[in-house]
Amino acid sequence: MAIVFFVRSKNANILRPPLSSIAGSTVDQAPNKITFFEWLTPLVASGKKTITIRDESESHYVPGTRVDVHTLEKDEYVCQIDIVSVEKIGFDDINEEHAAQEFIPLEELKPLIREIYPNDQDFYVITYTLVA
Ligand SMILES: CC(=O)Nc1ccn([C@@H]2O[C@H](CO)[C@@H](O)[C@H]2O)c(=O)n1
Repeated sequence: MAIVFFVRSKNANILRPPLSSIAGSTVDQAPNKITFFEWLTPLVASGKKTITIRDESESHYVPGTRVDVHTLEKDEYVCQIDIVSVEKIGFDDINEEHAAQEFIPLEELKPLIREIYPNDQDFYVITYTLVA
């Protein structure tokens, strides 16, 4: 059995856990930043590209949350997006509809995803809307 106790401090803030761990909800822990390759960011900022397909490590975005878009290469701020949904998908199920939402031809999109993620089979379609 673990015995947990707090020592009184002159500065009570030192003992206070972060608000996120008090509330403990998914939204509190949601990532608030996403990076895109710089060459794709004009498509995101113009509202033409409305999904991105990522691996499990980048699947923890939460619908309803607002996220800052930065470039991967220079970490420059681009715009904000609101996360609409995060849906699991197999590589083989990526189709023309996804390509249209990516604003990238399917015959370019699938090799691009394979280049970024050489070995994955499971991916996540992150759908978002541009914040005006
Ligand atoms: C860490 C990081 O930034 N990674 C990625 C990963 C993917 N993508 C784009 O998402 C779509 C599906 O993969 C395609 O349009 C990709 O080019 C991206 O821009 N940046």
